[in-house]
Amino acid sequence: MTDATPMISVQHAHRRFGTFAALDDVSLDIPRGQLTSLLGPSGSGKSTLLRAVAGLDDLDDGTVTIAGRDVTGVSPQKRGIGFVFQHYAAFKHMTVRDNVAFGLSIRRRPKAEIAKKVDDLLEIVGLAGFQHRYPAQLSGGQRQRMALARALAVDPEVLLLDEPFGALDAKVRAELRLWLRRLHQEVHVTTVLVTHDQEEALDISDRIAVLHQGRIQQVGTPEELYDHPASTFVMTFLGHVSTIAGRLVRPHDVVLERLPEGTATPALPELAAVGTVRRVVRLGFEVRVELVDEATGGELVAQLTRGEVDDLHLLEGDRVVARATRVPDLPPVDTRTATRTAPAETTAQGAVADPGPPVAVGVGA
Ligand SMILES: Nc1ncnc2c1ncn2[C@@H]1O[C@H](COP(=O)(O)OP(=O)(O)OP(=O)(O)O)[C@@H](O)[C@H]1O
Repeated sequence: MTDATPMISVQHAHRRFGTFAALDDVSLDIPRGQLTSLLGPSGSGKSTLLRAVAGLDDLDDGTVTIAGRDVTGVSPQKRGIGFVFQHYAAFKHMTVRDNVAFGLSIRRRPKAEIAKKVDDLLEIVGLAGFQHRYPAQLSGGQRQRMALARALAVDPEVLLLDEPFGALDAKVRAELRLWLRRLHQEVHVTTVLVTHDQEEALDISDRIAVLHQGRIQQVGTPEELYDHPASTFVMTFLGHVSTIAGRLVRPHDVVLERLPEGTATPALPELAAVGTVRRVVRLGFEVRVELVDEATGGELVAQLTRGEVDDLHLLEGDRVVARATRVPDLPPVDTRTATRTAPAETTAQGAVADPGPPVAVGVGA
């Protein structure tokens, strides 16, 4: 196997539950040493795909290769993987130390080797002082870090994480996300993370595979997906979007210019609309300005800095010209209807993707 060989390769994976296709011809290569996220809405097939890689679930059709070895049909224990789920089932009667050592103990590794390895891992996951505690004496975040240490103990070639921080509150999630990124830089094990949280995926991943209705929609770096979404679905799933002059635009790619009171509607440049301020929401450094598009009655959102909003003296009821400074190259949106279904589009992988969900256009979402 060369360095260019993908660490994990899934080819033409199909998985049906009754007549429902949870995976519909999914092919995905995951490079060695990287952190790849499987991102998609609930029910899109992320966990089914991860479970197929882990060997916890069989495919109806297709193959899974890990480190150049076809492991389709091979048991999870023989795949060289470690995994962590949202609700980690720790051994309640064992200390943190014994939980982390478990995989090594059953492999009958020498005691000194186990002790050293566990010490190192507890240090890495920041639980060095907690080794004699029992799982019930840990916080949710600490328990998930213990789970990661336990999964890493046996030197897996691949680490599979299914919403590992899903049950934790937003602040702890954000901390653990940062921590996982740093851990990955240190340990460099090929990692696949299932998440439905676009912010988490954009923040933490080297690459993201976006899934929808059992199919891969696009695969790329966070920048590639954000700057060049392959479809309306990918663009809308990665963050809030509005429509200006029939084009989808992100809130921070909208600039506002105030129209003095009593001004007639001006001739508009390309990619611009006249809007009335409905609400100004201060979110710390950033300010979200919610507008109503005068022509369509639809909602338009601009994200500005506090300074920009103060300079504009924007108040509810003010009229502004909203101009898009940047629009991804997507098919134009039909503004004659309030909602539409995105047409079938070609994904980055060249396959024809299924239609996206109905996309709200010009309605207060
Ligand atoms: N054992 C099963 N029996 C029947 N249907 C299943 C089974 N497992 C999964 N499904 C269905 O397959 C689809 C994909 O499920 P999957 O768990 O992969 O989605 P997901 O993207 O991980 O969603 P979530 O983020 O909600 O966990 C869902 O519609 C789910 O209901």
